[in-house]
Amino acid sequence: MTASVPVIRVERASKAFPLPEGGRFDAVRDVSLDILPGEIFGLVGRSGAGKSTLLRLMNLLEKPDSGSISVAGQELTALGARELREARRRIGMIYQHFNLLANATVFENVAFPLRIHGAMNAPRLRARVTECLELVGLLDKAGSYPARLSVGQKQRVAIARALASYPTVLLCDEPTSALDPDTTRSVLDTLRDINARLGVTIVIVSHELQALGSLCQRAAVVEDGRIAELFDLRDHREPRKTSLGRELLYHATEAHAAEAHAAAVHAGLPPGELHA
Ligand SMILES: Nc1ncnc2c1ncn2[C@@H]1O[C@H](COP(=O)(O)OP(=O)(O)OP(=O)(O)O)[C@@H](O)[C@H]1O
Repeated sequence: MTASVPVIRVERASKAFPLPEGGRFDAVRDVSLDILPGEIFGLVGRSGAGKSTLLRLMNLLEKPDSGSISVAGQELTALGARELREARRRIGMIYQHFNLLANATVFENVAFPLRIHGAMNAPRLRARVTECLELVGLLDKAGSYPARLSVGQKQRVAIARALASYPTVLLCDEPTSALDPDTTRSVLDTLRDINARLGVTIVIVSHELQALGSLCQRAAVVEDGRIAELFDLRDHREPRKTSLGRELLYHATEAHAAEAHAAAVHAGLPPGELHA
């Protein structure tokens, strides 16, 4: 797949929910969006703007009322139930509250999606679970139960579980909202590391603009179910249209300056030299 072919394509997708008192609420309105292979893409917006619904359209956890969704060249909206189950194995997802099985060990939580699918024999399954736990730095916790883990460790188990089926794409719905700032940083470092090492495309919904500023290459601001603007976080020339866009750009600029400073220090150069 070349860099210009999107790994996720959302085309003119809309999603409305019925309101209890009658009528409907348009959560996503005629959105078209391309996510490129290997990128980390952020979705930001005020509460209720439609970010999570848009994210859940990408693996058809929410079915669009109109429009189409394609992932890795396969139009999910055209698939039957069995084909969709198969296609979803390539789309990992993590959530704010981890959704781990409380009565299963860390190893069994990560093994769970592989066992459901039943495509791996026992030695391969063991090797894959071990590999995923190593990736998130939790191999020593394989025999522990979730109740014994810190919240950051729980989210890393969820990441390992999402990676078990070799996904092309990882969808992250507010993955750090339940975490303190230090743990947030370490979970985001894990996501960054996975993206760099495995090339997994990441789409992340978050309210934490500072974290997204350093993590994402591109981001979209969602307002009233529409994309109000979409931009590259390294492009500082275009003025941003929305206040969230300006705030995100501010954090991205700060993060990039800090990265350049750290690189200069690491290289033994006077800070600023790398800007030249
Ligand atoms: N299953 C559902 N049934 C009815 N309404 C829903 C459902 N899911 C979402 N909504 C409504 O759709 C709107 C958009 O919700 P969504 O969760 O996508 O927003 P969000 O931008 O992710 O918000 P937040 O940041 O608060 O999570 C909200 O008004 C929400 O109440």
